[in-house]
Amino acid sequence: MHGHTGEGKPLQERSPETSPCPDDLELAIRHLPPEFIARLRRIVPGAWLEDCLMSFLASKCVGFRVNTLKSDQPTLERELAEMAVSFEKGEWLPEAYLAPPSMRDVLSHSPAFTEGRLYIQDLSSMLAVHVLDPQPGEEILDLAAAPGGKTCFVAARMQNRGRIAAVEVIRERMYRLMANLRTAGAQIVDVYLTDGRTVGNKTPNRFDRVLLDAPCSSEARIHLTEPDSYARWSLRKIAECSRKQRGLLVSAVKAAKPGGLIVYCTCSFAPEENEAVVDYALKEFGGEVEVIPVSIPISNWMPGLMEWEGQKFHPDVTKSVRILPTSEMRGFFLCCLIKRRESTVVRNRPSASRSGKGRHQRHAKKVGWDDIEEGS
Ligand SMILES: C[S@@+](CC[C@H](N)C(=O)[O-])C[C@H]1O[C@@H](n2cnc3c(N)ncnc32)[C@H](O)[C@@H]1O
Repeated sequence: MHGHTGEGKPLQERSPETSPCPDDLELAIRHLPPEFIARLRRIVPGAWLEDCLMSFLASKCVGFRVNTLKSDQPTLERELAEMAVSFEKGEWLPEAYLAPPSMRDVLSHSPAFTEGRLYIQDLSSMLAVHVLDPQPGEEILDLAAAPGGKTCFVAARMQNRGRIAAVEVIRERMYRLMANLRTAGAQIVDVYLTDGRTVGNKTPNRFDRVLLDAPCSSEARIHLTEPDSYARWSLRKIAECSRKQRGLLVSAVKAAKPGGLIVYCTCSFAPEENEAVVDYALKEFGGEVEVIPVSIPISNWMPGLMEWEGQKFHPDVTKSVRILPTSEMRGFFLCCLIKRRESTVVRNRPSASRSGKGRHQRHAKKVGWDDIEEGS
């Protein structure tokens, strides 16, 4: 894949097998917003900085997983062999595979992909569901769901037993989510077109687990061959995302039942979107919610930051995990919280017309949040 820099210079992707050379790093540094680079130098430990900068230039391996609702490992592996796809099995996740970057097109045009037996997904995203650890029979809330990669994985881990409420605020993205759920054979998902920030008050203390894969500035998706991925980067955008993420995390905590888990994650490096959001929730809810340590079966991670720009975070925030980007995984932030007590929620039920009450779809069965509150 080739792209162009702002200076009209063609950029060449580096293969992940090639170690970074000073010119590559210089290129990344020169073309990305200086403030972004300066912040990264303060966030990412020195030993990882080169790998991190290279991740903006190198072509990534293709992460994918077998969809166990439609296939199994031996069957998919036979299919891959027939397509002459070279791959490695994920060491720590039974469903996961990695293929060289050159296999991306073959995989994304394969019948295994279009028919839903194989889902292309970054290993970091799979890790979020692995940490959520959904169980068959449970009730799970996915508060920012489209296009549904994680929802589909959650349904597969639940063996299509139980229920998932998947929330998305943008209509077009909701349609994409629904199409992906159909292709994946995920049959236990109710889809809601609504603002996730309203869900906690509508269905408090209800869900066994809540996944909040928050909308973010997507810094870890920045790539020099795709100038659009960084053209709109700004501190203002980060601040906007942070505000929205706080509202969503408060809603997620309210919606979890006592003893329930909440996984908060983003693909941003910005502390304002990560540690500061978790810190806000911990302070907002007092002892009602705690961060629990997660065991991460990889070596490319560091604990959450203790402070940022003079703001000291709640000590629990360091139990969060920052996944550092490699040629195999995208950078990611993950935090697992447990809710200790019921949330006391002041219920104000705005009228349907004002609240933009969630549209809901599942096999044409119409159910609203009110029905859910009554336990349908
Ligand atoms: C990071 S993406 C989620 C990716 C998804 N979890 C997956 O694995 O495929 C965040 C999603 O949240 C949606 N979103 C943004 N604001 C929202 C809100 N207030 N309530 C619910 N969803 C929202 C975005 O439209 C976007 O689809």
